[in-house]
Amino acid sequence: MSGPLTERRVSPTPQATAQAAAHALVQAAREAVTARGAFHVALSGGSTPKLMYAELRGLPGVPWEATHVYFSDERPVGPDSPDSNYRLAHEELLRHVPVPQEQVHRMQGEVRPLEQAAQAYAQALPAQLDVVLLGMGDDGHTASLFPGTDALNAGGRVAANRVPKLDTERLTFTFPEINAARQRWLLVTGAGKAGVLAEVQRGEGHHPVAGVTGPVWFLDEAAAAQLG
Ligand SMILES: O=C(O)[C@H](O)[C@@H](O)[C@H](O)[C@H](O)COP(=O)(O)O
Repeated sequence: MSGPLTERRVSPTPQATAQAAAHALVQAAREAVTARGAFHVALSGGSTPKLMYAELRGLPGVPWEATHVYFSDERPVGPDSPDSNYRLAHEELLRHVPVPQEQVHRMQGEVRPLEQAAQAYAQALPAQLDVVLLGMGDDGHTASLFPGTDALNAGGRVAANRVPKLDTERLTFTFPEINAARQRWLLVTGAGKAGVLAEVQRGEGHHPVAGVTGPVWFLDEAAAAQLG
């Protein structure tokens, strides 16, 4: 059977969800390096990935020297800001593991206009990413593709996206970029996300996350509670 949320791995707790995703990432990295000599992964921000980064840094067997790290979205700030997705990944994961610094590609959220950073980042991306890690907000956004925003329809690989309800601008992968990756993984936990997930499964609403094609969903039981 195919359709929304068919490929899902449900774990009892957010911690167990993070562990499941971290173990899957080790396997995906090893497979990519065996097949193609390198692993290209895009990280994201949010609380769910944060738990996963803490798991991943303790796992053996990751081919870090052949791993290239990118980001699926970024806030309009520099790398030292507490709001920076790069900073989160650096603090929780990257500074603890032997990934060569020149293989870590952050989005330059401090550049103005932000469109310039989007264009520069598009140039830095590899031909194809192996895995794009994503979260989902309780409004159904993913990466920084928020409901009703222009970037939902953007072509190209990376967009600067005005988000009126947050009165801010974000850098984000476009749907064409997300959907061109070999795999898309959505990490979603907590009861607060259960209603939106059930709507996505039923094809209801206009949730941006529904634009991600063929994702693997890593869920906890609370988030999966209303799924059929
Ligand atoms: O920069 C960001 O905020 C993220 O990339 C964003 O898309 C996030 O993944 C979701 O908002 C879910 O976040 P939580 O996991 O914290 O709920």
